[in-house]
Amino acid sequence: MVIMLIQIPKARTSQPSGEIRRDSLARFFLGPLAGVANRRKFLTQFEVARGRLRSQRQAYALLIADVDHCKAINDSFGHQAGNLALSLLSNRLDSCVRNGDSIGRIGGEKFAILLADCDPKAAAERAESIKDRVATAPLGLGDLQIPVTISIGGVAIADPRCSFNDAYSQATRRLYRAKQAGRNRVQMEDPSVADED
Ligand SMILES: Nc1nc2c(ncn2[C@@H]2O[C@H](COP(=O)(O)OP(=O)(O)OP(=O)(O)O)[C@@H](O)[C@H]2O)c(=O)[nH]1
Repeated sequence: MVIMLIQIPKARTSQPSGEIRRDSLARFFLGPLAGVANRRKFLTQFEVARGRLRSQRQAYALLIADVDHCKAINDSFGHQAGNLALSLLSNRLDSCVRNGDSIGRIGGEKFAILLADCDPKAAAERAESIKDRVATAPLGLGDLQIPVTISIGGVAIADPRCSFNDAYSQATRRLYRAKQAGRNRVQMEDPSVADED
């Protein structure tokens, strides 16, 4: 993504100048996130991958990534800075995926990631790597450094009968287990019967 320099208006209130700068940047960034599909476009991309699985037997994976403690980020840095952090996070996610993969924003602080042409083992490794790369360094927002981690629930898809809704609900269930297990984690499987005892 190209970040353009923008003219920041002079302060007319007693608001600290750093805050004004962040507000202006937030207005600049708000709206759809660069390189990130909305829900409808992401669904279309999911159906394309599903078609490839049917015709070419290319397995793929759906990951649902959710920012950990997003409320605490907003509370500590302000909602506008939270918006900017989500923009920067989408850039970082974008840098973690390959050509042919897709990223969609499916909720305020929730992203869907489609890993194309990917078997279950590779999907789990790539999900771990995405989670680790997000946590590697804080997101830099001018003078602010915002540490962000994500939790991921994912499903490797090798059966074309698996619809988006099926995959989404399975991935979301796993996401909540990743949250319960402490966050900054990936969950790509359901617990075995033995684990539940
Ligand atoms: N700044 C900003 N915050 C958002 C946006 N969308 C959702 N949020 C915030 O994300 C938070 C989601 O809250 P919760 O679902 O309780 O979870 P959380 O604080 O992220 O904690 P977890 O349990 O780790 O998910 C709320 O405080 C929302 O205000 C957004 O577009 N911008």
